[in-house]
Amino acid sequence: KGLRDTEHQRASPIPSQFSQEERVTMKESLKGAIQIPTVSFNPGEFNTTALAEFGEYIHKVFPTVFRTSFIQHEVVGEYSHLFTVQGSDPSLQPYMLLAHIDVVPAPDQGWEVPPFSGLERDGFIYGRGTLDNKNSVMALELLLIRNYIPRRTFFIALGHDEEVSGAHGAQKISALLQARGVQLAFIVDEGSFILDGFIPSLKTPFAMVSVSEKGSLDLMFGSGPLKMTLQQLANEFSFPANVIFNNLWLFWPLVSRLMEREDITNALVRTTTAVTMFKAGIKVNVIPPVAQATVNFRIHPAQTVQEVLKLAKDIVVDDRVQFHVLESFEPLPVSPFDDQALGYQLIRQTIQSIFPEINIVVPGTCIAQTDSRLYTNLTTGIYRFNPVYLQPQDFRSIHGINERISVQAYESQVKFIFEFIQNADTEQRPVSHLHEL
Ligand SMILES: CCCCCCCC/C=C\CCCCCCCC(=O)N[C@@H](CC(N)=O)C(=O)O
Ligand SMILES: [Zn+2]
Ligand SMILES: [Zn+2]
Repeated sequence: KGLRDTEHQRASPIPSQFSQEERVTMKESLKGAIQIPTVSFNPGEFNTTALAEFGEYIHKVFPTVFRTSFIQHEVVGEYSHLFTVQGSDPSLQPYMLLAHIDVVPAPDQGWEVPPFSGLERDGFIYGRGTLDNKNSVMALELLLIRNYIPRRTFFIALGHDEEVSGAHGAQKISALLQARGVQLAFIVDEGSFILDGFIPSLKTPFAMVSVSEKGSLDLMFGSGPLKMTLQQLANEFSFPANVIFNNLWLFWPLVSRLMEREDITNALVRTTTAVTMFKAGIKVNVIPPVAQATVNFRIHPAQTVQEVLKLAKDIVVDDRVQFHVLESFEPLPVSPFDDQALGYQLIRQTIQSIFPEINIVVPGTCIAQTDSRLYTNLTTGIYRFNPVYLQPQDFRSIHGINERISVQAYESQVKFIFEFIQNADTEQRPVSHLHEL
């Protein structure tokens, strides 16, 4: 499986090796980015001062990008950024790398170091955004310093309101590109990782590339992409789990029940319901005349927004309760992940090169929402993957406390993007199966 190298690639790959000075620069750039508190609070409510500062900051840390003639930079929706890196071969369909510059709020309580300090401790850079998602855009500058001219055009879109819907950033970028007639070969965004320790009986880390994403507005067993994930993992388990995962037609109810036991895997088998905000009462001795609860549902790919809404109403059955849908989004379609799927195969190929110890790459479902959902008008190939090892405790730090990334993981991520961009210069010629003539 994989992609065939082209002459171009074999002739001039730029090795993903960096000097000590470059490594320090990339590390300091991330720390600086963490120190700018680009917090999104609610849809339309952001720290605009910080977002503007971030716009200036990228000029400072990406000097080569901003003076390169074949790169166009545009500010979209006031604070989002779109880079167009013009390739030399117009016959190759462009692709897009996505990331976001905004972060969720981080009150100081519980943090070992202040969340916007970007402090380095014991080989880790701490701070809000170190995993979600300011860790994703250093490689381009380094490639350009080495005089790299890509063959395949690509876009880099940095949204400024991903954490609160993407309506002002990603959605506008998506509309702008559509108006320009752009169609993309694929998109790579955040949304999954190299997972280590998420399945108790599976000791080997594996890369999960999410090919779909849950909707938002929860319940029910269903199959959807999770079955493919487990089928592809089946032979990594020892007896009897391997037999169970190889025969999901029979053992699915059992597997579902087992997955329900952990909150993270539970999120994969059902629509989840979380009461995230509650407001009632004004004084201890006054009965509240009104109470308001905001419930965040994450919809399993086997359900729809309407089904979940009906279910919630059927459970409440109380005329005094009014329902207001603040925002809703259907689960995303499954992107192709076969041998012909360029984006998926490029991710596989680059994982094999940067993480040779990882032997398993499986398609999965993203349990969170990403900006990539706003780009279905431009491509059917949407892949969510951060080339970073993630353990359950790291998972809890995303939108939680003590979010951090090891310096080594960050360097590997930069290398991944550096190689990925070069690998993407291949033509779309997946290697044939051996049995094909
Ligand atoms: C059988 C395999 C077990 C796999 C376990 C799943 C482990 C999940 C791993 C990673 C998921 C982390 C996703 C991070 C992306 C974060 C994106 C985000 O913050 N989205 C926000 C945006 C928003 N406000 O809509 C969200 O709340 O979803
Ligand atoms: Zn994110
Ligand atoms: Zn987030």
